[in-house]
Amino acid sequence: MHGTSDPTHIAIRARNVTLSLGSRDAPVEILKGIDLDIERGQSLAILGASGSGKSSLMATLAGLERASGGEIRVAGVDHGTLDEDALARARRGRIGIVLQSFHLLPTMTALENVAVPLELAGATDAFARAEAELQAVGLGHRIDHYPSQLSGGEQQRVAIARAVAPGPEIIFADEPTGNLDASTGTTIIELLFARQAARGATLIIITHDPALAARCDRIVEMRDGRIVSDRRA
Ligand SMILES: Nc1ncnc2c1ncn2[C@@H]1O[C@H](COP(=O)(O)OP(=O)(O)OP(=O)(O)O)[C@@H](O)[C@H]1O
Repeated sequence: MHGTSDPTHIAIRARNVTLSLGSRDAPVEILKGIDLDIERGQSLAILGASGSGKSSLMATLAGLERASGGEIRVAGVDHGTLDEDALARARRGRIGIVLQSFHLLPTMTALENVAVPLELAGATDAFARAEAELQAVGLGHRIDHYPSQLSGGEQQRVAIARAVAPGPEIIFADEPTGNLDASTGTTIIELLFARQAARGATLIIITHDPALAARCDRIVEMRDGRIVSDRRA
């Protein structure tokens, strides 16, 4: 086992991270000093009431939103020192994101939805890798279907394949089962954990579901922009 004090085994380190949004005249303080170390390979659930700041924390840790204060290091790289292009490059291929409403491109087939981002990231074997990834999520027989021809659960499988295909070190999932019925949701969660394990990735899941949180190694609870509890599941 590696101690949490060894920085090479920390996927994400946040120190006193704050986030203010809104206008300059009327700023809204959304994150109010977040300290968090997430170990590589760990699965972490973020729980909390609506509006507590879960999605904002995810966006900030993922580098989609820039922190207003404090420090975020992802795999040892200080996000604060990167300009927008460097931040986008740091994200690409290293961070995979799965969202509640899938966000697939409607004019592309399942295969293209997974392959095109790989191609843009410079992969020469994008379509072969995308097909293998779709097979791994049980969609080998649906690769030429468009999102509108797929069920919600199938669309989320495509979204997982897309997030995992580049081999990211960190996978974020924001309410990945929020738009699915309970039994489809359970299948999707098992799939997400299986793909995480196959990749050895760190997995951070935002959820309202205590049963899903209990599947994770660790549960962090947010209230009003702060972490109010942090425990092993
Ligand atoms: N661009 C913005 N400008 C001002 N306030 C914002 C902005 N984006 C989010 N907020 C506010 O920040 C707070 C936290 O929002 P966030 O979406 O992070 O919460 P959440 O815990 O993910 O909620 P939910 O579970 O409903 O998705 C909310 O009060 C929200 O209204």
